[in-house]
Amino acid sequence: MAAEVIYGDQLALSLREEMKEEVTLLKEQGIIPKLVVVLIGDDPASKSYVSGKQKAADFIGIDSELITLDDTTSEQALLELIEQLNNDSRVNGILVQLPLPDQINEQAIIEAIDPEKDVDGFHPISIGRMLTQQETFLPCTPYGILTMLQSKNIEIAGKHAVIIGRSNIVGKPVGQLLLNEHATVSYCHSRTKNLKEITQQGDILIVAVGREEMIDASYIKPEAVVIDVGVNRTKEGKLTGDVDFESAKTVASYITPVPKGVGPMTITMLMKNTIKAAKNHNTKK
Ligand SMILES: Nc1nc2c(c(=O)[nH]1)N[C@@H](CN(C=O)c1ccc(C(=O)N[C@@H](CCC(=O)O)C(=O)O)cc1)CN2
Repeated sequence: MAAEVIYGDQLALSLREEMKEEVTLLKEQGIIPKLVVVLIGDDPASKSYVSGKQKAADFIGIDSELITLDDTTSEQALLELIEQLNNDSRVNGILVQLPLPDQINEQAIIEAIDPEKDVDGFHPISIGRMLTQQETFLPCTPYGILTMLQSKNIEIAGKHAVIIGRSNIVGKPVGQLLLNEHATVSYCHSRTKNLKEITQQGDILIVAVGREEMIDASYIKPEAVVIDVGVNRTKEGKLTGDVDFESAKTVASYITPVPKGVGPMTITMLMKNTIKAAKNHNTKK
């Protein structure tokens, strides 16, 4: 039987509708969540993601501001801007769109953001809190994946989750989140030997490598849940994931598509984190 498709865009819409109602109530109490997005340079993909974030914020009623800087911006100038946003009590969430130009050290920027405003969940304090299972901002893509699995009541405890990819923003944290849910986790990457042997053992297979349709049915355990985090543009301009969807869906039990899979959930969880930051700020006042 063909896999059931988990449509992230549909789940994202229903969560955004719930958040819209929540924000209406917060506004009645004088709480107006505000997100500032900083975009450096004019990379078309980053521009499109940032515009998606703004549209989602508008829909929910979150106040959002976009600050665009040119791609010659120095690290010092960006650090000064972050300092200013950290000190602005009207700003609840700060997001610097990645990747950054070469002259800027990404980690230095992430660490400069006030952890209370770290709605991306990338700050070492947020990561450490996630690791030790304390209340924190979860990184948006892993948080979105977890929410998608939970939306279908997919069992995680005791399952073998295989992650292909070890980036700081997806691979590593999604494995940690699944470990927190009592999965047994294996990480695979470019130096992994016998990749197929390992992926074929995954009850949950998460693919975040950035290689067009690299994973077909032969890598997948029958009835596995397959989550595709890749967003690749083919030479013909078509958007594809890291998974060969048509092949994989013949063996998987559940599968996410690209587009309309994990991507819209990344943006939705950012909105959730921004609302949480606003609520935290107002309870601490
Ligand atoms: N500061 C951050 N930078 C980046 C993050 C992040 O979480 N924080 N993640 C990615 C990009 N990203 C969000 O910023 C993102 C990627 C993809 C999508 C998405 O909706 N994809 C659509 C297809 C979009 C298209 O047409 O190109 C889909 O899959 O349906 C949203 C957000 C790197 N940078």
